Amino acid sequence: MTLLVTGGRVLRPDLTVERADVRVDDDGRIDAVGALERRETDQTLDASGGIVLPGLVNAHGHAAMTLLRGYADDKPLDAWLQEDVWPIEGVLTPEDVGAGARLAAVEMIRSGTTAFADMYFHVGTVAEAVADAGLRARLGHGVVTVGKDDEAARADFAESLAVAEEYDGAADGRVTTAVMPHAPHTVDTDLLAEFVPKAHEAGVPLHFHFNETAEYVEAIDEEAGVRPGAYADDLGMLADDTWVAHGVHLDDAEIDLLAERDVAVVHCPASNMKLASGMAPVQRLRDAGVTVALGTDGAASNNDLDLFDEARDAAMLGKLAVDDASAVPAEAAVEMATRGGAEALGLPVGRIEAGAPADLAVVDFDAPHLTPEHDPVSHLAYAARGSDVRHTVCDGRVLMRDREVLTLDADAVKREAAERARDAVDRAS
Ligand SMILES: N[C@@H](CCSC[C@H]1O[C@@H](n2cnc3c(=O)[nH]cnc32)[C@H](O)[C@@H]1O)C(=O)O
Ligand SMILES: [Zn+2]
Repeated sequence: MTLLVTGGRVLRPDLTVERADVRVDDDGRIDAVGALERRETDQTLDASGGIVLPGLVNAHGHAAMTLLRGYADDKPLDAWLQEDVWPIEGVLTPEDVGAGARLAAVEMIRSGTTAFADMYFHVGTVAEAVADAGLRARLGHGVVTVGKDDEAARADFAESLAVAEEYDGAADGRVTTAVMPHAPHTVDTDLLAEFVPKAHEAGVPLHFHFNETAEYVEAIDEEAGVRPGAYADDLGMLADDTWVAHGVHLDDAEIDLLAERDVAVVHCPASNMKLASGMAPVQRLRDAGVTVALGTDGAASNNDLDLFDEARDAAMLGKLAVDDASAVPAEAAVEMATRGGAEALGLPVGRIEAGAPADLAVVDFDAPHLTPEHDPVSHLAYAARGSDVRHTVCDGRVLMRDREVLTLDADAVKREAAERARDAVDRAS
């Protein structure tokens, strides 16, 4: 179906904003941007009073953790995972994970996110949710081998590779995959040595939590006597299609290494603040030439999936981290939420230009908190909210029109997720 997004202003790849229409071809790609002659299209979206952005990219998360939103707060990462999260995750069924992922999809569509990365389990039901929602995603099965016997550990890693091969190209190509060892220290070294080359052979990227807390760094120091950067590099984990989450506790050599290996870092400021993990060196990473993307992480450590929040948090925390108000300016935050995420995930999105897939969010600027408008990019980084998104388009298909999600029944999705979450809590206790 052809589509015309008309009457709005468009955020161009150079982050200027200009009055323009966006025409989308039958194949879901942007066909023209500018002052377009009227030509019949199957559908139109009214963007007047709004700004058309590339759909936002949530480059690290655990979608089904929407079920655990508010379940356990105010704890540091290790205690939170071991005492609360992992026990209840142990009782989640594929249907629970699917319901949580659909809730995440509704939340993301409503706040202008069109692509996301997901590390979880029962990935088949996550892929189904992505297919139904009309979103784009890079999915993977998270591998944790600590506390498992050899056979179970190996089976978990083998599953990650099998899942990556099985679902790559699902949802008409909108689903791509990755092999996702949870973190360098939660996966056995021998298994990393065995499976990382297999992932490379299969052409599947790697994604993992990296230097999220000081404890994560210490764990590798104790185990191997080196920094996690050197450890991961030795195992071949820092390939140019690898993207890592967090990168909070990085030394200079690790920052240089990430730049040299062309490994992207997903900054998750809300999760890092909530779990008191630390402040990532975002400005230094960007100065070193590292691609930085944004992620919400799971809804249980955020507690929402609104990337506008994340962009604002990234700009704010980036300044506080280096005691410099000019660090991580508005443009950087907007770029990380769009192009940075697309580059991290290796997706051909993140910019509005002819030939690119039509993944778009139309933000309504007619709101008191967006008035007056001195600088639209400032508003996008600092003042806009997910709820200002009026229309969302992915791969040329309208997923939300005038704040109504079209691909999923939002009320039914909420109801099912709430019921399943309550049930899971009962089973876990
Ligand atoms: N197959 C594994 C599951 C790994 S999925 C990825 C895991 O990352 C967990 N997780 C969520 N947020 C974070 C974080 O910030 N740091 C580390 N792990 C997290 C999440 O709860 C989930 O258990 C198993 O059998 O346990
Ligand atoms: Zn995470």
